[in-house]
Amino acid sequence: MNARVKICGLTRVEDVKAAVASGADALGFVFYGPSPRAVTVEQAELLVRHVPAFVSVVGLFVNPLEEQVREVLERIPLDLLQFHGDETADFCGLFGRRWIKAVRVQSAGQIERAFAEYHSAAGLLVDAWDPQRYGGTGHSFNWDLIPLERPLPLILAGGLSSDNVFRAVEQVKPWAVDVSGGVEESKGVKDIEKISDFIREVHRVCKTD
Ligand SMILES: O=C(O)c1ccccc1N[C@@H]1O[C@H](COP(=O)(O)O)[C@@H](O)[C@H]1O
Repeated sequence: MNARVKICGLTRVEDVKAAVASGADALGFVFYGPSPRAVTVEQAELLVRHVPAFVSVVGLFVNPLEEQVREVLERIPLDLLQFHGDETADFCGLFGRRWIKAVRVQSAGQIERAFAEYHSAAGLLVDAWDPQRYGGTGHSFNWDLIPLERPLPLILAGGLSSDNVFRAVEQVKPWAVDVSGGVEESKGVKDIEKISDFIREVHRVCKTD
């Protein structure tokens, strides 16, 4: 088994460097104003300069206007778009860029429907449901709801940390895991030790399989 790791919500150069040095496969930058982890295009431009080849740069959006995504793409070399709101598959596919869609899970049927609706995605991300927030809640959900049959790569998110990611990967066997709050010392400020502990746990569980 091999599970890739995305570290999301980076706002500081030192955190980008730490995530890369610890072996992250992908780094996420939040282009969603209300998030405490939001970055401006100017900040993101500076941050992505420290991302080397073969580490993916992911842009996270929540119900953006088409123009907003295009403006970001003009200036930031995003490898992947991550849509975390109520975007349709047609909207997600407008940009000629590979994309993943997040689903905030309330039932198993909802995940199955999302696999069908977003079949042209590069992956489906499953996250905890929250009535008020679109993601980054730090909450996990019932992993038993995740179907074993997966027409798309499944990315597990929601309340992951070095304390539970071994169990999560062992049980769910996702294509990748995505974490934000579980590797922070405060919102938007990553904890270098937590990042390396998290990635070490993912690599450890992958070796045991
Ligand atoms: O990180 C945010 O602030 C955020 C805001 C709006 C939508 C998604 C957001 N982050 C993503 O949410 C999941 C779970 O995060 P956490 O590990 O529970 O903090 C993850 O995919 C983040 O990329």
